[in-house]
Amino acid sequence: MKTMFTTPGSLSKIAEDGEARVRFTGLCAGYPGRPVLHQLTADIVPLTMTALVGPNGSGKSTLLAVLARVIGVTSGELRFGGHKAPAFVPQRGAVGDALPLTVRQTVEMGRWGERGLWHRLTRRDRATVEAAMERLHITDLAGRQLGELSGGQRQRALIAQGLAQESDLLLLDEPTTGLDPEARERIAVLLTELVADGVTVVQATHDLKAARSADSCLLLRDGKLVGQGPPKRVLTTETLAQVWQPA
Ligand SMILES: Nc1ncnc2c1ncn2[C@@H]1O[C@H](COP(=O)(O)OP(=O)(O)OP(=O)(O)O)[C@@H](O)[C@H]1O
Repeated sequence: MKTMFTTPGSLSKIAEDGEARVRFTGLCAGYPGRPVLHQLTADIVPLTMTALVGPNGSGKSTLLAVLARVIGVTSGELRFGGHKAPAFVPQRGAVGDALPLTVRQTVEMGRWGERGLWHRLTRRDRATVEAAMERLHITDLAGRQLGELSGGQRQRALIAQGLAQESDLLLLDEPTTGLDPEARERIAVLLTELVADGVTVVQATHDLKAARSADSCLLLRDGKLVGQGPPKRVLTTETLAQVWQPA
C-alpha cells in the first residue's frame, strides 16, 4: 500500500475539490512494535468541528498526533487539502510542570514554526502573540510561570499557543478534560467562534456535550473507526453502551 505522507513538511495535497481539509484512507499507524490505528478511512470537512470520541486507549491521541505529523503513517494514505501545517494543542498533562516558561514564552513558541527557533520574533509575531493571549483572556497572566497556573489557565495558554500558529487547521487533545463547567463552556464557545472565523477544528474529547455539539464525530474503539458522521447518528445510546462496555 502507498504511504502518501511520511516526513514532516511534505504535505500531500488533495485535488482542489474543496471537499476535505484532511483525507485519510486505509490509514494505519502506531508506535515502534505497537500498531494502534487500523485501516481508518475518513474525511475532515473544511470549516467544521470534528470530535474524536472513544474509550481510554482507543487511539484518539494517536490519531491526532498522526494528523499533526508528530507520528508517521505505517501504511495507507494521509492527504491534506490546505497549504498551512496544522496547529496542535497537546493534552495539558503532557506539558511538564517543571518547564521554566512564562505564559508569554509558551504562546511565543507558537511562532517558532514560522520564524525558526533562533530568529527574533518580528513586530507582527508579537502582535499575533498578544492577540492570541487577549482572545484567551490570559494577558494578565503573561509573566506567570506555566507550572504555577491552574488547570484551566494552563489550558488557555496552550490553546493561545495553538492560535498563535495562525493555522486554518487546529487539532486539540482533550482541551476541556478536568475543567469546571464554566471553563469548559468558555472553550466550547471559543472553538465554535474559530470555526466561524474559518478554522477547521478537530478535538479529541471525553466530553459528550462537546461531542454532541460538533458537526461530525469519529468514534474509535481499539484503534478502529466504528462510527462516523453527525453526532445524532453516531452517538446513540445503543452505540455508546456497546463501545464503552468492557471487552
Ligand atoms: N508513546 C507510546 N508508546 C507506545 N504505546 C503508546 C504510546 N502512546 C500511547 N500508546 C498506546 O496506544 C494506544 C492508544 O493510546 P491513545 O493515547 O492514542 O488513546 P486515547 O484514545 O487517546 O486514550 P485516552 O482517552 O486515555 O487519552 C494505547 O494502547 C496506548 O497504550
